[in-house]
Amino acid sequence: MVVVPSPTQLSTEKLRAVDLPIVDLSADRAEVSKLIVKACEEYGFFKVINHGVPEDIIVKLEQEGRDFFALPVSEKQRAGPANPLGYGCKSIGFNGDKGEVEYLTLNTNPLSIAQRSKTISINDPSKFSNAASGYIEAVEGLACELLELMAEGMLIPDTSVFSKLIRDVDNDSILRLNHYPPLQAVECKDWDTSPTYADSHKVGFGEHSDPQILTLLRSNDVGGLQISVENGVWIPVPPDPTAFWVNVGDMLQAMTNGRFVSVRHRALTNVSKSRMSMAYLGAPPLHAWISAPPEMVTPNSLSLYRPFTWAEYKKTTYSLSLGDTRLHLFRASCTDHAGAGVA
Ligand SMILES: C=C1C[C@]23C[C@@]1(O)CC[C@H]2[C@@]12CC[C@H](O)[C@@](C)(C(=O)O1)[C@H]2[C@@H]3C(=O)O
Ligand SMILES: O=C(O)CCC(=O)C(=O)O
Ligand SMILES: [Fe+2]
Repeated sequence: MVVVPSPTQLSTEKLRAVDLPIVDLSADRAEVSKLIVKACEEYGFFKVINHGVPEDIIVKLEQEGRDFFALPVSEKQRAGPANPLGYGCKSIGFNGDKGEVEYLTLNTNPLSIAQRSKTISINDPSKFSNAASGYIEAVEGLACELLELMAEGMLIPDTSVFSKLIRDVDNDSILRLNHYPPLQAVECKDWDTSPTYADSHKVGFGEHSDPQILTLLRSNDVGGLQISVENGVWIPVPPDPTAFWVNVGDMLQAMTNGRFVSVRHRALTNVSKSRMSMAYLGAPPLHAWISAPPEMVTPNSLSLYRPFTWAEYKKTTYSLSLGDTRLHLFRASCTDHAGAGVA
C-alpha cells in the first residue's frame, strides 16, 4: 500500500517565528549600511522599506502578471516552454524538479523584453513591455543602491565593486513572475496515482538558493515564502506588498569570500488564495570573472573560492537540481572540476 502523507504534512516540519531584519532606506546611511551587512552575514536576507520604487510601477507589472496568468493555458504556452526563459508550468529547470507554480522568466535586456512581450501579450505587447521595462529599471537601481551600501558597510573603497556588475549593459539579470494557484484550483492529471502528490502539491517552489548576486522579491499580500537558516528549520516570511525582500545569491557569497550567506528559501502554496511574486535576480555579464575583492581576503581569511566566470557557474547550476548546493564545487581546494561536466 502506498502511504500518502496528509496534505498538511509540511506543517510538521520545524517552523520558527523570527523577527527578520528590516532596513528603512530613509534612515541614516551609515546606520543603514551597518544593518544591511549584519543582516547579510546573519541571514543573507532582509526586508527593505521606504525603498523609493514608485507604487504605480509595481502595480502596473503586477496587473500585467495577473492578466497573463489568467489567460487560457494554450495562450500562455505561446510564451513557452521555459528554456530557461519563457513560460513554464510545474516543471522547474531541466532536471525533473516539480512544483505547484507557473512562471514567466525573462532576461531583463530591453530588446529581449520587447521581443518576448510579443509572445506574452498578443493584443498589446508594448503595454507588457513598458510595464516590465519600467519595473526592471527601478529595481535594478534599488539593487545597485543596496550593493553600494553593502560595500560601504564593509569599508571597501570601490563602492561600485558589486553594483557595476549588474549595471553593465551586458548583465545577465532576470525578471521572473511566479504564480502559485490556490491548492484546490491546481490541475494535476496524476493526482490519484502520484505518490508524491501530497508533498508536491504544497510546495510551490522547492528549497534552493539563488545563483545570482542579489534577488529583490516582491509579492502580493499572500504568504508562502520561507527561509532556512539551519537545516530543517523554516522561518515563514510575512507578506508585505509594500516592501521588497532581499536575498543574497551565490555570487555575492563568493565575492564576499563567504562573509555573506546565500540564503536557502522556498515558497509554499496557499490553500485558498492565489499568490504572485515578482523576482528580480541581478546577475553579472556571462563573461564576468567572479572573485572576492582584495579587502575580503586577508591572511586570516584566505580565498575560499577559485576565480570563475558567471557563464561557468550558470552552466553548473543548470546541470544540477533545484535544491543542490553548488558553490562548494568552486572552492579553492575543490578538485572536482565544476562546470566541466558535473554529474
Ligand atoms: C532547477 C533549476 C531551476 C533554476 C536553475 C536550476 O538548475 C537551479 C536554480 C533555479 C533558479 C532559482 C532562481 C531563479 O528563479 C532561476 C531562474 C535561476 O536562475 O536559478 C531558477 C532556475 C530556473 O527556474 O530556470
Ligand atoms: O515566490 C517566491 O516567494 C520565491 C520565488 C523564488 O525563490 C525565485 O523565483 O527564485
Ligand atoms: Fe529563489
